[in-house]
Amino acid sequence: MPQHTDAPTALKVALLGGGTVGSQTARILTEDADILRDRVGADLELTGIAVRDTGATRDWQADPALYTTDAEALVDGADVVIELMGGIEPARTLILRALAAGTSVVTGNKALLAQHGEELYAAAAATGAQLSFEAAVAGAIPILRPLRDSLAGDRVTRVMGIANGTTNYILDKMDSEGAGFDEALAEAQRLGYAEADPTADVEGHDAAAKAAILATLAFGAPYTLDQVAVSGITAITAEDNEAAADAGYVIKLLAIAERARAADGAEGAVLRVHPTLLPREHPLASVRGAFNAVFVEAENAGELMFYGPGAGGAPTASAVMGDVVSIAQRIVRGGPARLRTPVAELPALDPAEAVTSGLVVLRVADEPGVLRRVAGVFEEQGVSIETLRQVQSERDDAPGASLRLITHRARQRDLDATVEALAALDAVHEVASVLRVEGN
Ligand SMILES: NC(=O)C1=CN([C@@H]2O[C@H](COP(=O)(O)OP(=O)(O)OC[C@H]3O[C@@H](n4cnc5c(N)ncnc54)[C@H](OP(=O)(O)O)[C@@H]3O)[C@@H](O)[C@H]2O)C=CC1
Ligand SMILES: N[C@@H](CC=O)C(=O)O
Ligand code: NA
Repeated sequence: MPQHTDAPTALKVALLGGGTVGSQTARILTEDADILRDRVGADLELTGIAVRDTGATRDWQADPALYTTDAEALVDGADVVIELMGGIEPARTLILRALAAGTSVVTGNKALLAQHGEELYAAAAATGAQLSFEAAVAGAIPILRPLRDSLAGDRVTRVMGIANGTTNYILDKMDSEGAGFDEALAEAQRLGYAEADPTADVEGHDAAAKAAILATLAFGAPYTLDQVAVSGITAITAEDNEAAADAGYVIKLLAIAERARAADGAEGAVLRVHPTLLPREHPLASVRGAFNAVFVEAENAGELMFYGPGAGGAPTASAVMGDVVSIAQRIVRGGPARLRTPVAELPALDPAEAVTSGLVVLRVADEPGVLRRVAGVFEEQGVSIETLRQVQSERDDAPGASLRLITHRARQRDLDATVEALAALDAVHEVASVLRVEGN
């Protein structure tokens, strides 16, 4: 490997965080030191691991002398910083401290990137330091690099993925084994898939952060978490699963970023995360457990799918180490940091401009004329019905019937208006669910 004349023979690597992913990253840096030296052309020397509790038991135990609570001192002495603490602070301040000193940073912190990405990218650009974050989206799956580099000569139109391992694990356990929600979540936590606060997973915020990051790479503008419409999986009921299965679908939590046109013709990007009905034969429908998959549509490439482990210590540490090696190689060989190539900015559109089919489950009075009145509301709002199924209630406390309607594609705001008008009908006791359908 060609190296510049004053190439370093060792690089100091500071690790911030020694939890699920940090422990596995420390393990790879230690156990695979020889392989890494060959690939980089210099030693990667782990100088310390910043944690809160230096005496805690860890998934993989490094040399006890490496654990410290002084993260700032670690950052200041480093050639490369790896941030795997999670959360906004102190992670943000520590990363900014490193970047300001020209030190490159690798992070898996999607929550931070989706809220403060612009500030961090600007700080990196100001000193020429690198900020890499392949681990932040879809764990081990190489997806950010392909979007940024391999597809740089194409025009991405849509990115749609199962981007949260915890929720896919929970939905899969519920669908295939009839497991309870709490039981499945506890198992996902035990296996190291969930965030420190798993609300971020089950309420869809983790997937939303990933949607913003995916869109930033795919469309070139710095999208943020607040531009993503989010709903999680906590409201999914057994009847939703039954209605979906009955119609040939499976429910998955999808993160979607797509080029779209608003009703007034304006072009932009719509970003959304929600439980979605997918036809059972759709490639994303067969993604099981904590696996993730990202489906990319580009004008010339057509349809691409990236699949692999989306969460967990070792898989995520693999993505972290890919970024570390790439940065270290650049330091050793010399050469400029990679600049972000600006592309034409695509503004975020109101997510109500999204055009999709929907499943609407209504509890209705079982009496003549109900179907006509329900269908009339759909007609008034310009939303057409593709299929309709009536199921008699077996509950004494909720007599009547359920109507399960799947619509043709319609604008989200028209579907919302339809649901509002349906809820106001006397014959409709309850709008039990409204779920989006993709891939049909
Ligand atoms: N787990 C996964 O599958 C994936 C995680 N990620 C991301 O990677 C990051 C790390 O996740 P994960 O390893 O699961 O998280 P953990 O909660 O397991 O680990 C966090 C680590 O950071 C340390 N830490 C937290 N706050 C501080 C602080 N204020 N000062 C010093 N140390 C601190 C903790 O110390 P201590 O151990 O002493 O408490 C712990 O070692 C997050 O940003 C997460 O979103 C990304 C992809 C997948
Ligand atoms: N909690 C996240 C971890 C990986 O990003 C998930 O479940 O996907
Ligand atoms: Na990844």
